[in-house]
This record gives sequence, C-alpha cells and structure tokens, in this order.
Amino acid sequence: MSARIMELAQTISASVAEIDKTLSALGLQSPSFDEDAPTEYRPREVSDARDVVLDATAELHDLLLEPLFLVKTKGARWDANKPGHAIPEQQFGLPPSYRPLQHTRHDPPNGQLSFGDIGRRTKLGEQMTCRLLRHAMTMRIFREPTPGMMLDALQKWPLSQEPNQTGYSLSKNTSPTIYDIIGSSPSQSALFASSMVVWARQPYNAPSHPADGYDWPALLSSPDHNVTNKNKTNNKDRRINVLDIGGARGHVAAALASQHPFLDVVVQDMAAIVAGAEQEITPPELVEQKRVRFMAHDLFSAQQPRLLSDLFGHDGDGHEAIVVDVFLLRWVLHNWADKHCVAILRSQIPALRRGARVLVMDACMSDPADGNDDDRAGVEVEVEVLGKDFGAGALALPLWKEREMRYRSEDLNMAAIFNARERTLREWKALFTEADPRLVPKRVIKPEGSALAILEVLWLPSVDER
Ligand SMILES: C[S@@+](CC[C@H](N)C(=O)[O-])C[C@H]1O[C@@H](n2cnc3c(N)ncnc32)[C@H](O)[C@@H]1O
Repeated sequence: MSARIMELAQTISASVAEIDKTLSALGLQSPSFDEDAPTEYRPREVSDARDVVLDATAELHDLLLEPLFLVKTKGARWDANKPGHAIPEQQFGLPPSYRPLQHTRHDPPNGQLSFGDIGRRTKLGEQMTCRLLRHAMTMRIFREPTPGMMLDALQKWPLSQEPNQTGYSLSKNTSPTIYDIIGSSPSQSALFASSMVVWARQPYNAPSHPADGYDWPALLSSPDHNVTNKNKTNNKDRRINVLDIGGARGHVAAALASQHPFLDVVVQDMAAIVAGAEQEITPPELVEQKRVRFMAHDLFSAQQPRLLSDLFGHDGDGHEAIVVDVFLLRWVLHNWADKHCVAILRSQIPALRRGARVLVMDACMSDPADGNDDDRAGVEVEVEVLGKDFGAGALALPLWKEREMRYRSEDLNMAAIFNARERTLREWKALFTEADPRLVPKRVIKPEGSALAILEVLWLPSVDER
C-alpha cells in the first residue's frame, strides 16, 4: 500500500488535471490572481474536483507539519477585542476547541470519551462539547470514531441559550443583543441591511438559490394552495402567497417575485429594518403591483391570521383554508438557540393551515452518521441534491468547507455572538418536533452552488398524514 502522502500527491495531480481539462474544453479561464479572475468554480465537475484538491492539499500540508506545530498553527484565536470573536483565550493560549485535550489524559476506556462524558467533566454540556470538538476535528485534533460523541467553551454562562449572555456581550460589556442594537437605531439598521445585501452577493449565498432551488411552480398544482385560488380552475390564474419572515429589506423577496410571476411576497422584519424598504426594490413594478410588500412584525409575536387575510385576500370564510402558502425563514433560525427557535416556529402556528409549507433555508451541517447507510435511523427525510435523490450522506461537506462553517463564518461564530448554532439534519428534525409534531420535515434540498439547504416542512395536523 502506498504511503498516504503519495496517495494525496496522486489525488492532487489527477484532480488538477481534471479541472484544467474541463476549463480548457469549455473555454473558461484558469484560476489566477488577476482582476478578472473567475469568481466562482463552475460547472459541477470543476467545483467537485476543486473540493478534492483543497482537502488533499490541506491534508498533505498538515501531514508534513510536526504534531505540536500543527496544534499551534491551527490555534486561531478568538480576539476578546473584536466583536463577534470574543470568547476569551483559554489557558496555554489555546482556543476553546482544545480544552477537552486536558480531559483525554484521564485514560478513557478504549481510548475514547463520549461528548456527554467530556461535557460533564468540563461542565460545558454535551451540545457545546460536540460543536467545539467537531470544529477541532476539522483541524485533525480529534476523531469521532462513532457518531454522537464530544465538547466545550463558554465560561461565564456555560449552558446559556440567551443572546445577551455571549462573548459579544462580554466584549462590549453590554446587555442588549446585536439585534436589539440594530432594531433601535435607523443608522445601525441601514448598515446591517446593507451588510445583508453584500452577504447575498457572494455566489453561494445568492437570492437566486431560493428562487431557482425550490419547485415553486409545483405549488400551483398542489391541492393545498390558498383560499384566493378556490374558484380558479386554471393554474395560470392562481397566486401563491409567501411570507418572508426576517426577510430584511426584501432582496430575497424581489428575487422570488421577479423570477416567478405567480408569487406575492410579504416581507416581515423589525420596524427599523423595513422602514422605507419599498423604495429600494427593483424593479419598482414589484412594489407598484403589490407583489412585494413590507410589514413590521416581531419574530416572536404570534402571526395574526386576520391581518394576513387582509393583506393576501380571503374568501369570507378564510379561517380554515390556507392564506399563506409558504412561510419562508431564510438564514433566520441559525441566529437563535433552540428554545428561541421553538418560540419562533410556534409563533407561526396561528396562521398555519393544513398543507402550508414552512421553508427553512439555512446550513445543514455534516453529520458523521449521515454517510453511513446502516445508521439512517431518524433521517427519513428525502434528500435532494441537484434534483436527484440521495441519502443524507449527500449533505457531507468537503473538510475545508466544514472547517469554515464550524468556525469563523458560522457555527462557533453564531455561538460567540448569539449563543446560537448551525444544525445537522437530525438536529433540525428534533427542533421541528420539539416546536410541534405537526411540523413535519419532508425534504431537504441542496441547490447547486448554495451554502444553504432548503428544508421543506409541512403543517400536517392529522397524525395519519405524517
Ligand atoms: C441573518 S438576517 C437574514 C436576512 C434575510 N432573510 C436573508 O436571507 O438575507 C436575519 C434577519 O432577522 C431579522 N430579525 C432579527 N430579530 C428579529 C425580530 N425580533 N423580529 C423581526 N425580525 C428580526 C433581522 O433584522 C434580519 O433581517
């Protein structure tokens, strides 16, 4: 058997050749540092081969470092002076992901400790233990030989789910959360709203993903569409009503309504965020024709069916039939710890009618159990990637992306700012069930090139239908 470093060198060589061949055949530019360098890797063959090269080059690089040097160089710091990166460094100058190292000295049975064991010893609880150790695993510090083990971080409020008991709160020595601050000042709201637009300019976060990645036209033929379609026998006359909850200043709503002429979207967000947002919607006809509208509404307040009927239209008896076809929560729930997500989901219930869809668009993190066909228990949800059905293993990310998702851009960053988190498919399922068993996840769709997946959840009050 050849040495791992030789295997990696061959993998890199073959995959780089594949990238070069595909780019040349399609007449596309090769990667460079020029001003006009390509900004994304397409088509799929190129982006898949790129993932292989990035993981293999990183592994080769790490293998060629001494173990102690590896730990030291990967010891990225959460800087207590930077908002959002404010978990104080731990002893020995190492970041929190490494704290469980201390506990591996306790001679665990079979050389393994469970996430729960480490969580009890560190007093950090199983969930945070698991998240921190999974981040450390992306840097080759630990291994998870069987799914469901690991670890630590937040010292002052170790198990808190409150968004005002975070590293951000400590660094600012403040009690209001970031959203409290944003919601209370027009200038902060404007700044935040424009940061959302910039965030959405990155190809993997583009508003085109929810517009292209979900089969919106199929809703027109669904037997469960809204009351205003009741007497319309022809699909082309029907309208589909979408509530974009936490939709900021409507960049996703505008993409949806532009691309699908049968969609009418109401955006709900904090008053300071939606103020004057109509003026920024392009094309302006979307606002003139009332296809994109805005409504100040707190995420945690119960939806008011009567108010929504007045906005979207009703047929007089509008209590039992669907008014809103789709409740969209894009990139909202990852800002909140479980108990608050449960509250947000429950606040939709007064307006949910049989067959209504809750679409949650958020990251779906890799779960070591997902790749194992023998361990699919609890993941009966259909997984669709590029329109094809796969097992949950299809959600596995290349290591370089997972490392990024677990640390700087997402999971641990969400912990430091909001005590919030990214979730695996299993964790999403558990969250919906905790919120209400009538919220039944049916599918998870991973649009090509999108960092976020679409979880399609149906409101099914009857047990027989679930
Ligand atoms: C990360 S942004 C996502 C924005 C948009 N959905 C997107 O996909 O780009 C989260 C949104 O939740 C909104 N939000 C946070 N707390 C809220 C609250 N209590 N009530 C209403 N909206 C809230 C924020 O203003 C923000 O627009």
